[in-house]
Amino acid sequence: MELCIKDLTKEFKDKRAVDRVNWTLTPGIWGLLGANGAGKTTLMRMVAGLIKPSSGTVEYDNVSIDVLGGSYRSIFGYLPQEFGFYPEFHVQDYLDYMAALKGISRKTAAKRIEGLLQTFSLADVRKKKIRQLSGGMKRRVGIAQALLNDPEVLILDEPTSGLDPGERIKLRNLLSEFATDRIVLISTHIVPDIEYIAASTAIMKEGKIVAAGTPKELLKQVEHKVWSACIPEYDLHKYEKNLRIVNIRGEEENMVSIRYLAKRPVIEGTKECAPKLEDLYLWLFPEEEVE
Ligand SMILES: Nc1ncnc2c1ncn2[C@@H]1O[C@H](COP(=O)(O)OP(=O)(O)OP(=O)(O)O)[C@@H](O)[C@H]1O
Repeated sequence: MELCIKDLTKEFKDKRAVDRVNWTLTPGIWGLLGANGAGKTTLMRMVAGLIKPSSGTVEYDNVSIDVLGGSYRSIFGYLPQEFGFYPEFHVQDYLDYMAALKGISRKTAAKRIEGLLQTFSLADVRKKKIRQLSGGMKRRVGIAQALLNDPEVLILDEPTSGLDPGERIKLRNLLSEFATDRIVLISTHIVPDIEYIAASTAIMKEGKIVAAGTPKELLKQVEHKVWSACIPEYDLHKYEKNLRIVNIRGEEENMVSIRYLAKRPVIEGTKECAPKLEDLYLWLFPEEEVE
């Protein structure tokens, strides 16, 4: 089971949204991290076969997804970022309908839908109209529809947006279990969503994959660049102007402890910190707020 992205490029009129991306995915969870506009959705839509690349190919087990056509769609699950629901449908009717579109037999669909309603805590709202659901519930319905055909390849574009912290953790655990023998690709700009579950993560910037690897490999880039120091609160303003501060924590007696990124320590009494993925993210995207 191997999904191979080869030299994939997408050009819109005046914009190269994805720029010669090469990436090979095998069973497990893969993270795709990037700021808004980095090209994640465009890359995922090409991998899902929804838009044609300007050049390059996507191959599943050495066969182009264009050649695979319908048989690729039958082993594929996709949660788009902007999920177009049928707001007047009841949850269960919507899942029945999506199962029919995916060509799943009624008997298999009934069993799977029941399981998914339970897994995603949607059983109590099965008769509710989708428009009456909260954002988090809608997202869960979206994830459930992506799993209807028990896909070998699952692509989730920003799956946790709208989910509360409890739901995020539940989804993470579920995906970890699910991914043992399948390929799961998750795009997000929220680092903790993938930090602990993705075996490998690619970081995308301006259409290109600028870093990829296991968390350990990625973190090498910010080794000896993450520091913490305790400073008087009234100095914070001064440091905020010149330093990339990842985190600020109030301490006793008008002091604050800051975690900052720099090539070398610049504040007296600084201690070195073990880097985290969000440090790397801020290092690569200095203009981004870390959530
Ligand atoms: N259909 C389109 N026509 C023209 N430009 C587009 C189109 N789709 C995307 N783009 C541009 O391509 C770039 C990458 O967009 P994309 O949506 O893939 O980024 P992203 O990383 O998914 O960001 P976000 O998280 O904000 O969705 C952006 O500059 C975007 O404006």
